[in-house]
Amino acid sequence: MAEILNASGLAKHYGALRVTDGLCMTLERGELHAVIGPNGAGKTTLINQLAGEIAPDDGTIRLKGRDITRAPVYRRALAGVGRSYQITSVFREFSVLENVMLAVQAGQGHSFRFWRPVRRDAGLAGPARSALGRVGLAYAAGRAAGALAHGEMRQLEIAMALAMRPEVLLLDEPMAGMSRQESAGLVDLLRELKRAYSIVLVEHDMDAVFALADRISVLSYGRVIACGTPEEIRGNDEVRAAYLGDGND
Ligand SMILES: Nc1ncnc2c1ncn2[C@@H]1O[C@H](COP(=O)(O)OP(=O)(O)OP(=O)(O)O)[C@@H](O)[C@H]1O
Repeated sequence: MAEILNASGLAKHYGALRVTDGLCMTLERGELHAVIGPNGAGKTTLINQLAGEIAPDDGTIRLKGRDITRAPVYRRALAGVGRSYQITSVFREFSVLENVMLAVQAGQGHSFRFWRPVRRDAGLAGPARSALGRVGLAYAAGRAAGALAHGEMRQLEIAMALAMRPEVLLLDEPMAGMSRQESAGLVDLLRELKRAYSIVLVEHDMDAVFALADRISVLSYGRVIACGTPEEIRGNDEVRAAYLGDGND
């Protein structure tokens, strides 16, 4: 598999706190690479740096070999880096379809702020319906986004990310707040999306992580302390110590 994304020597400090501390990771084309670690390890900060929302103090981020370290969010999105958010970015009073149409439009290089009336733009509806179909939400196209159940809202956010035609998908805790049944549905969806997209998944749901990941990186105090297959990570003593503190299982 060829490398699509590479972070090298990433550093981000807030005062004396080193949130990202010389972090290195790679994402291979078509893999699902999970990032796990205790609360405060720096996982969301890493995603924000990969997406371009936080500028690292040091280090380099490359997409398909091109240095994108200083590229703003919209330019990265157009270059193929998509993300779904932990905090919802959905217009609740708009229909599900209209939300995805806005994302299609943004993926064509138009800003959300200066959108033409999406309802009259037939060219947006086709790709939007196809993204909704991809995540299994076509049945809810006409519903107000605000009326969706929590799990469906997460599906919508992923549809919006897909509508921007990314190659790399950054997912920050997509299972947060989901019921067991909703999580199982999302695991099935991500299993389908993997390979077609290269995915970085930050997630606390270990059942989901171990079911889906090709590789897992474990973060502790802003550094990758271990990277390997799920089997390798499961048997790693340092990882157990980082999670459990005293090393007792
Ligand atoms: N803007 C900021 N200013 C100061 N400290 C920050 C800032 N953003 C994050 N931090 C701190 O950096 C550390 C890492 O935060 P981050 O959200 O990246 O961790 P995380 O691994 O995603 O945690 P969680 O699993 O709880 O979501 C935390 O201690 C957090 O309080």
